[in-house]
Amino acid sequence: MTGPSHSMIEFNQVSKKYTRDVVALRDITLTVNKGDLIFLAGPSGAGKTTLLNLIAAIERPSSGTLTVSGANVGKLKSSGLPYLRRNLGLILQQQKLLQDRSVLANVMLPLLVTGATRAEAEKRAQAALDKVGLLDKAATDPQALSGGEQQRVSIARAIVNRPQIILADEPTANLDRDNANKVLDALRSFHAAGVTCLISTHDEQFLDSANRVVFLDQGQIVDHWRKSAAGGAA
Ligand SMILES: Nc1ncnc2c1ncn2[C@@H]1O[C@H](COP(=O)(O)OP(=O)(O)OP(=O)(O)O)[C@@H](O)[C@H]1O
Repeated sequence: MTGPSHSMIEFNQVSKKYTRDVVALRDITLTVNKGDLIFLAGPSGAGKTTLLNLIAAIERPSSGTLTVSGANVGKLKSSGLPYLRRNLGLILQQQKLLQDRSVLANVMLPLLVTGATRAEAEKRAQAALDKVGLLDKAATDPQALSGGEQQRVSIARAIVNRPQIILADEPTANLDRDNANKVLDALRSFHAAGVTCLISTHDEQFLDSANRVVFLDQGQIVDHWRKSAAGGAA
């Protein structure tokens, strides 16, 4: 029912139609294993955001089966959503930072909503900010940070609950090369620590360093390659 135990995410002939005419994904079959670092590439409108939103159950499949950590996402009731999302670190376009709260408060939030004490949340949020190199900005308001720094705060917020899977949608969009590299380095360090990562990107430079790239076009997987680099999937 849940496939091999090392598979974290399984798409089996998944399609997503927004309307009769808009088919964002068509017959996607894809297995993501524990520890994979996958880049999703493809032109604008190819379906990258939709694919990530399906995994997070922000959108539901129109047909086919999608399982995430053993749960059938298409059949998940809303009461099952918090459990699914607890295992996911989301760096998605709709997850903006709250501008009226400090950087530290933004990163503490996922912990407070899952029942951590303030003291515990503060300690772990500080550790997460330290990992992305922004502990010195903890008391700052997000709007006083650069785009790259804000994106790294989003990463800290996404990983503070120690998720097994990180989903990042264009995390380096609108960043200069230097900031984009910092964001990618932060994501790679979580991958190195064993977290499964799916990252959508337009940035071809990052594809060179990926161990697995899935190319989407018009809602379909048109190419898929993996390198057998050290630590990479076979
Ligand atoms: N909520 C929605 N309602 C209707 N159509 C949508 C919706 N979201 C996306 N689409 C359509 O589905 C298709 C795939 O969009 P999606 O955002 O997944 O592509 P993408 O590869 O992420 O593109 P980009 O790189 O521009 O973000 C597009 O044709 C888009 O217009």
